[in-house]
Amino acid sequence: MNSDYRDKNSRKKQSLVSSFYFAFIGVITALKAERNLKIHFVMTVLVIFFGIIFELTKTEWLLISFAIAGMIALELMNTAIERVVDLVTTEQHPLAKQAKDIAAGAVLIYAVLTVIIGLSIFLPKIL
Ligand SMILES: Nc1ncnc2c1ncn2[C@@H]1O[C@H](COP(=O)(O)OP(=O)(O)OP(=O)(O)O)[C@@H](O)[C@H]1O
Repeated sequence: MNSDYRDKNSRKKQSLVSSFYFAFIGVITALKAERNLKIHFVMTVLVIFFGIIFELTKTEWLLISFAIAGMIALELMNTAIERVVDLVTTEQHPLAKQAKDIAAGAVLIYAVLTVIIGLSIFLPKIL
């Protein structure tokens, strides 16, 4: 009974480690394949660099973190949706188009927010 519990517990721990590993592999896979994600990562490095130069406050760093992490996470979800759609059909289908366009729309909306956040933080400091 006790060893059953230990086995189950160690399997759970192992699967938690595997989950993190597979999630990390997912990020790397998408990064290699998706040009947009590469752009986001380059932008992230630039924003962090200028954030250090302009000595952002804690609140500004938090806002920037939300913008960056949200953008990358959403782009990853968009990529996942594109993959699933392509897996379901390679034929042209109106629902496939809708799924891809709606997912891209979600990215677009968040991108507008990140531009607003970026401008409202950096513009006053540049000017
Ligand atoms: N199976 C399909 N049926 C109908 N329309 C599709 C299908 N696949 C893609 N499309 C349309 O073609 C456009 C381009 O599709 P694609 O798979 O190249 O994705 P994308 O939007 O260019 O994404 P990314 O540039 O991030 O890879 C989509 O936005 C969608 O409108």
